[in-house]
Amino acid sequence: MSAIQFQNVVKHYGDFQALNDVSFSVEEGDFFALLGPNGAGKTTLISILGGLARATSGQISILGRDVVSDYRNARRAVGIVPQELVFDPFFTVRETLRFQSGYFGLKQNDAWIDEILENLGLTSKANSNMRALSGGMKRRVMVAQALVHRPPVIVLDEPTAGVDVELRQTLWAFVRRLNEQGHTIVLTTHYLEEAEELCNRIAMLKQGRLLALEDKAKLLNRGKTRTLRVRLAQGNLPLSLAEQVVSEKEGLYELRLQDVAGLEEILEQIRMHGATLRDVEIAKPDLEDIFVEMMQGRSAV
Ligand SMILES: Nc1ncnc2c1ncn2[C@@H]1O[C@H](COP(=O)(O)OP(=O)(O)OP(=O)(O)O)[C@@H](O)[C@H]1O
Repeated sequence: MSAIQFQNVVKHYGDFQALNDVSFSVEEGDFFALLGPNGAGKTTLISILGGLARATSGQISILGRDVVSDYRNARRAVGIVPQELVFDPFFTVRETLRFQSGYFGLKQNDAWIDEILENLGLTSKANSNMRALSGGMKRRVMVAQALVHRPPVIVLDEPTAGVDVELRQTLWAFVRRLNEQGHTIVLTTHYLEEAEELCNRIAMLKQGRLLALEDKAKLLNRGKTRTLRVRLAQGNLPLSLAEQVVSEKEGLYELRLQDVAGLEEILEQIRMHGATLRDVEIAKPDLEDIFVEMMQGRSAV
């Protein structure tokens, strides 16, 4: 059984189609990245998953429980960390988490609440009012809130947008541990290096359509672009290569190649221009390069 199954999900807002026949599944134990530019439909998909919005058509199930017809059980199986900070300013952190536990019918949940607080670096703030917390601290509480009922599936919608390095590291260490313990993690982020480091599977959405769904390793191997780093022993690069140069720092040029086949031509142009090479390095694309390729429709994926 899949952790999450999206089947032919369509969402219209009036005349606007935010999701266009989206089908894919997230398997149990996955650390899954849902990527896409602003407006691609990621939050819409997560809202439907969490029961905050209704799909125009199609089905979504969480561990086999339909999010509409079996809403209560589906809701129990998932913890969603929303993009926005939603909280009652008059509750303390602990009260917020106890209240959320009550929502799931959990009365004696303090041991687990303490563990979550500890893992998110919130122990010293347990008795502070929500309104007295910094933005980053409030975000930690959003994460804690999503975890009170120990959901097997955890969805984080841009959890690290605008948070400092320390929280990022604390959060990822904790989420990684949860994943190792068997929790399925779905993450949306605009920090592609995070997705590249953490996730094993990646889906890319653009304008409501699924563009790619792939194991990370396979996706990284499919990208065609290459980065060429060149240091010259003498002379300089010909002007004809100016368009391909993405940066130059202390004599180290970085050139973007659409395809590895263009390499010989570039080296030939350098030679014809009378320059000689001191060093050359060619690097495979990272997730960000692949993302750009996909979004520009240049990839063969
Ligand atoms: N309630 C709504 N009414 C009308 N249009 C909406 C509504 N919610 C979202 N949209 C539109 O649907 C599209 C998808 O939005 P969504 O928030 O799902 O994108 P996203 O991929 O999460 O983007 P971001 O990376 O910016 O968070 C956007 O064009 C957005 O303007």
